[in-house]
Amino acid sequence: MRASALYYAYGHTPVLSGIDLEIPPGRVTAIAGTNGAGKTTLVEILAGVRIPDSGVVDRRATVVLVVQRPHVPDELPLTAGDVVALGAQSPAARQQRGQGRRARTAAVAAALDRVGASELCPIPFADLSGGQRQRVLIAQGLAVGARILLLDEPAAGLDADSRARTREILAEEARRGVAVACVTHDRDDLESADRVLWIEDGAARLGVNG
Ligand SMILES: Nc1ncnc2c1ncn2[C@@H]1O[C@H](COP(=O)(O)OP(=O)(O)OP(=O)(O)O)[C@@H](O)[C@H]1O
Repeated sequence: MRASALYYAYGHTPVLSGIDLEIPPGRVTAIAGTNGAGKTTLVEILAGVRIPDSGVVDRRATVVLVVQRPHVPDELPLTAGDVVALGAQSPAARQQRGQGRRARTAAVAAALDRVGASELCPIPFADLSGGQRQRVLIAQGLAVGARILLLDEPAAGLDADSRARTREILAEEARRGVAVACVTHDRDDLESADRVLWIEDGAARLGVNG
């Protein structure tokens, strides 16, 4: 995916001031920068859930954005498995795997297994810890099977083993040809990424390993 000349302001406060970037397939791109630099705003624009003031995003493929663990009302009766099934029911997933219930159930089980969360499947999402929710949301993103996978600090709140597993999963996705971009502050994530895109003063520049 490519984006060019992206501008975005909250009210009169500019956040992105002419961003040009590429998120290439087959690579893990880490998106880094100080707190408030505009990383979340940028990935929301790349995913199409926020509209830039000006500029162009060229996606040409299905996109999924894994957000940071959302609050789910306790009265919403969704299990972890249901949350992942929302990803497995997306049009992109159905196109790849067919419409059948069996294929969907298998996709949910496989995605939960990849993040080491199979045992969480029947548990209400609202009852999960922050880190458990985050793993389920990563599984939901994987179940979509999108060709562009964007993640906003997926490792926030995860223990060391889960962070390492998340890094492995992103590398696996890139090896399958997926374009992966991951907002992160984690030093190990930055070192293991194929490329690092630094967001600073409203602009993006490639880091040394990119
Ligand atoms: N809804 C909003 N209304 C007004 N200002 C906002 C809003 N969301 C974000 N901002 C401001 O825009 C700037 C960029 O925010 P953003 O969340 O994109 O940064 P970030 O790089 O993801 O930060 P962090 O590393 O802390 O998550 C910040 O100065 C923030 O205060």
